[in-house]
Amino acid sequence: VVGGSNSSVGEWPWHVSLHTILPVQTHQCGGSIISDQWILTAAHCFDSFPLTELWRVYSSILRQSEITNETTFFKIQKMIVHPRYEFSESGYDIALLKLDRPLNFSALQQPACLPSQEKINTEYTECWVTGWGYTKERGSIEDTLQKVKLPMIPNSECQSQYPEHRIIDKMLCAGYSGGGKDACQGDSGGPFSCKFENRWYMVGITSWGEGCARPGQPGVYTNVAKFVDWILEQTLED
Ligand SMILES: COC(=O)Nc1ccc(-c2nc(CNC(=O)CCc3cc(Cl)ccc3N3C=NNN3)[nH]c2Cl)cc1
Repeated sequence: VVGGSNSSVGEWPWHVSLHTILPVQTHQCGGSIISDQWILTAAHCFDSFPLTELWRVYSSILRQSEITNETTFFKIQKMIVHPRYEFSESGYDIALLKLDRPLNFSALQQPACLPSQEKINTEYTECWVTGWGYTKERGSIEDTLQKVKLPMIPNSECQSQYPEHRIIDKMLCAGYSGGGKDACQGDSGGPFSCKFENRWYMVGITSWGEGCARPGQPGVYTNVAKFVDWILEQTLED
């Protein structure tokens, strides 16, 4: 996250850190708790690491330095990548991870609300992107979870800023026209969370952008409201 600040303990209890263990263990992507056994993240996280055995899910973490060989983690029992995903910039950058066992909700790990289809995104006025990603384009993974507040941008304006892309309605954009605040490498898969009537909603999934925090190059997020039906179909065991 560029232009942000340190989060505090329990501020984003749905935000998890997804690690790969080969060639060395590293934070790879963010994710969000949406139920006691399901994590929502970005499909592109699995482009290079499609095997579930390569991943570890860490919840209730504020600092990456809290993670040691003794830290408990969840394994992935099932990985569901959206069938229409090809690459981030073409959309459908969304995936579901079923944990090997249910997690117990607490102040430090609990779900955010899924948005309703009806609510159009312009009603959200308090939205934040969070993550352990770089704080500048040529940066490194941060120890403390970062947060930055960002305004949403109408898709029409976002489309004009990305003339070589197709900004579809299943994407949403956020950022300042002057740049300076944005997600960055290592933040993808994490939540773009919006507070509405005293509840936090998982409105976006950090997906792509041209560089980090560049003027006129906003961040592009998966528009979660457009996938709620798909999420429910995949996660409600019949
Ligand atoms: C020691 O461990 C490590 O070093 N781990 C580690 C793990 C992962 C990565 C990594 N992850 C990605 C996937 N993309 C993103 O995370 C954000 C994309 C994005 C989204 C928005 Cl909304 C806005 C801008 C950008 N944007 C564009 N350019 N840069 N960012 N790329 C790379 Cl590289 C790098 C290092």
